[in-house]
Amino acid sequence: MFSFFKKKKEDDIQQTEVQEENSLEKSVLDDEAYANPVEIKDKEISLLEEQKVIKEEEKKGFFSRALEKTFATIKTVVPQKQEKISFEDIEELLIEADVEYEIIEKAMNGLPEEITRKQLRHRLVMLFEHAPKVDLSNLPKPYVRLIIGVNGAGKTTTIAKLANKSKKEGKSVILGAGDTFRAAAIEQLSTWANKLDVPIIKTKQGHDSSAVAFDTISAAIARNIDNVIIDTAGRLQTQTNLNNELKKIVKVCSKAMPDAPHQKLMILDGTQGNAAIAQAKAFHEMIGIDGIIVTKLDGTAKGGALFSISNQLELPIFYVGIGEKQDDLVEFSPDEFVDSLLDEIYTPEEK
Ligand SMILES: Nc1nc2c(ncn2[C@@H]2O[C@H](COP(=O)(O)OP(=O)(O)OP(=O)(O)O)[C@@H](O)[C@H]2O)c(=O)[nH]1
Repeated sequence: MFSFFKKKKEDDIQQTEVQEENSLEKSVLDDEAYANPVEIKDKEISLLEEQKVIKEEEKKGFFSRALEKTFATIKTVVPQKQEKISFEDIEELLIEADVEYEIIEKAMNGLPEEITRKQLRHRLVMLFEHAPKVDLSNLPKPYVRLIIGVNGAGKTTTIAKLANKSKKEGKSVILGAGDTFRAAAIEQLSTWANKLDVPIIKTKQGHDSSAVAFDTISAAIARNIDNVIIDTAGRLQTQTNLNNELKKIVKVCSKAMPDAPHQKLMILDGTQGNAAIAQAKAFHEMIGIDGIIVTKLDGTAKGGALFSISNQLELPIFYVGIGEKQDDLVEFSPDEFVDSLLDEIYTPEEK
C-alpha cells in the first residue's frame, strides 16, 4: 500500500517534469516564432568564428610577409612542398635560417630519417615552451614598461608602435624619454609622440634619466593614464655606467609605484640573428628581462634566430617588428610562426 502511494507520487513527479519540459519547449518554440534566437545565436557564433579565422589568417599573412627573406633561403633547400622531408634537409634549412646548431640538435634528437609536418611542428613549437607564460589580464594601472636595448636596435620605433597599439585598443598612454644620453633620442621620441598625439615627459640631454622615469610614472598616476612606456639609454661612456643607470631607473620606478616597472622589455635587432643573444644576456644579467621584442624581421633571412633567442634566453617573445611604420608590430605566437614556416615546405594534407 505504502509502496503504491510512493509509486503514484513518483509517477506524478515524472508527469510534472514532462509537463514542465513541454512548456519549456513550447516557450522556446513560441520565441522562435518571433525571432528564432537559436538561429541568431548560431549566426553570431559562426560570424565570430569567421572573424577569428580571418584574424588568424591575417596574422599568418603578416608572418609570411615578414619572413619572406627567411623563406626564400629555406626554399633553396626544399624548393618543392613535400609530405615528408629528409632529416638532412630539415637540418640544413634550419641552419640556413640561422637557428643555432645546438638548438637544431635539441629539436631533432630522435626524429626519423623522413620527417612529417606533425613531427617537426611538435618539436619546433616545443622550443618556445619553457618561456614563462605571462598573464596579461588584470594589469595594474598604470602599467609600466621599461624599454631596453642597444642603440639602433629599433627601441624608439618600437615604443611608438606600442603606444600606437595602446591607443588603438582605447587605452591612454604616456611616454618617458629616458635615453637622456643622446639629444637625438629625445628628439626622435618627441617626434613620434607628436605624430601619435600622446603625451611625453622629457628633460635636457645629460639630465638624470631616472628622474624622467619617476616623473612619467607620477604623471600617469595623476592623470589616470593606462600605460607608461619609458625609453632607456642603449649605450653610455662605459658598461658599468650603463649597468648602474639601468639599475637606478628600475629602483626609482618602484619608488614612484610599487611593483613598477611591470615589464622590462628587451628590443633585439632581428637582422643580427644569433649575435643578438649575447647582447640580451648581458642586459638580462644587469637587470633581469621579462620578455623580448624582435625588430626588423622583414629585413632579414635570419628569422630562424627566433627559436634560439627564445630557447637560449628562456624568455617569451612578445612581439616582432615587421617594418618601419607605426602599425608594423605583430603579436608573436609560436604556433603561427611555426605554421607559417611549415606551410612553405610541407604539403597541406599532413597537418
Ligand atoms: N625594416 C624595419 N626597420 C625598422 C624596424 N624597427 C625599426 N626600424 C628602423 O631601424 C632604425 C633604428 O630604429 P630606432 O627606433 O631609431 O632605433 P633605436 O634603438 O631607438 O636607436 P637609436 O635611435 O640609435 O637609439 C630606424 O631606421 C627604424 O626605422 C622594423 O621592424 N623593420
